[in-house]
Parts: sequence; structure tokens; C-alpha cells
Amino acid sequence: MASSEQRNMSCKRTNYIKWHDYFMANAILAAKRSKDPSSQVGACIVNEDKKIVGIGYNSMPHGCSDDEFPWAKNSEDVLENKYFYVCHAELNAVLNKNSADVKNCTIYVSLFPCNECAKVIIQAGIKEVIYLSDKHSHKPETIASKKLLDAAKVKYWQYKSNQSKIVIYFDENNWNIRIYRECDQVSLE
Ligand SMILES: O=c1ccn([C@H]2C[C@H](O)[C@@H](COP(=O)(O)O)O2)c(=O)[nH]1
Ligand SMILES: [Zn+2]
Repeated sequence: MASSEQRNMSCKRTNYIKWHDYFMANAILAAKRSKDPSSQVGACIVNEDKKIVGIGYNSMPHGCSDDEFPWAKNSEDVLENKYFYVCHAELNAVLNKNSADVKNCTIYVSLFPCNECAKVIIQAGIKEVIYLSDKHSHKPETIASKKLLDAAKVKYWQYKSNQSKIVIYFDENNWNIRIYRECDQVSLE
């Protein structure tokens, strides 16, 4: 008779990362590349075959040093604030695409896209937006964004994960990932 270990080895794993968590985690990981001290935003574009075709985060444009351009948001001189210069995560994800186009793709974003990003999403042919935070839902940029997405029939919905956290261990001999469910403090393998 097979031992429980042998049985475990002959069945497929069940604690694998589910697609939505996987793609949203990629967006969150990308966000952590951002140099913006107050808001890091990440975006991950996925095609109909569940392949990642673009990743982006908010950054200064190429050739515009992120040591020299400002990251402030409340300077009296608007030219000393980041807003005129920074490229949004969604724009970068579309421009970074490694496929011919992003038609009918889904974009996973850590923050609901602003109106400017909504225009990019629509014009690029992206059909679905899955977002984590909607913390600016009261702002005109977000209200306008939803108007645009509604008119263009781009579906959007907020992702609520069953996992509360995913921890990555960078141990060269025993690299691992632990997935913690919200309902318990026990980590899955
Ligand atoms: O759709 C969006 C909206 C904003 N961002 C980026 C642009 C900026 O770097 C920050 C916003 O800065 P605040 O300090 O929160 O005003 O977020 C984006 O990438 N995508
Ligand atoms: Zn934007």
C-alpha cells in the first residue's frame, strides 16, 4: 500500500497560485519598482491565452532621470511636481507590450486607472480591467474614467483575493513561497 508521501507525490499540487492572484501579484511586484515615494502603481496585461504580454509601473520617461525630475506633489511651482512628467503604470504596460497588440486583453492594476489611462486602455483594445484598490473613487479622474470605460464597454471589477499575503523566500538552496489565507493564520505550502 502506498504511503501518504507517495500518494502526495503522485497527485497534482492543489496549493498552486490561482490565475487572478498570480497576475495581480505580478502587478504588485512591478509597482514596487516605482521610485514614486507616495504612490507606487503596477499593471500587468494578460492575453486571451493567459500569457503576460506587458508589465508596467509609474516611472519617469526614458532619458528623464528619476534623480533629477521631481517626485513632489504639493510644490507651489507646478513644474516642481511630478504630475507633468511621470508616466502612469498602465501607459507603460501598454507601451512595454511584447506582442503585436493588446486587443481583447485584460489588465490587472493595483489602483483603479485614471481617466488618461482609461483612454489608453480603450484605444489599445483592452476589454477588461481588474483592480485592487479604488481609493480615489471620489475623485473626478476616477469618475470620468468609469464613464469612459462604461461607454466603451470595457468591463471592470474589483478583485478580492482569498489570500491575505504571499511571502517569497529568496533562499538559494530552498527558495519558496508561502501563501497565507485570510481566514486562518496557517500558511499553505
Ligand atoms: O492611473 C494611474 C494614476 C496614477 N498613477 C501614478 C502617477 C503618480 O506617480 C501616482 C499618483 O501620485 P499621488 O501622490 O497619489 O497623487 O500614481 C498611475 O500610475 N496610474
Ligand atoms: Zn493614469
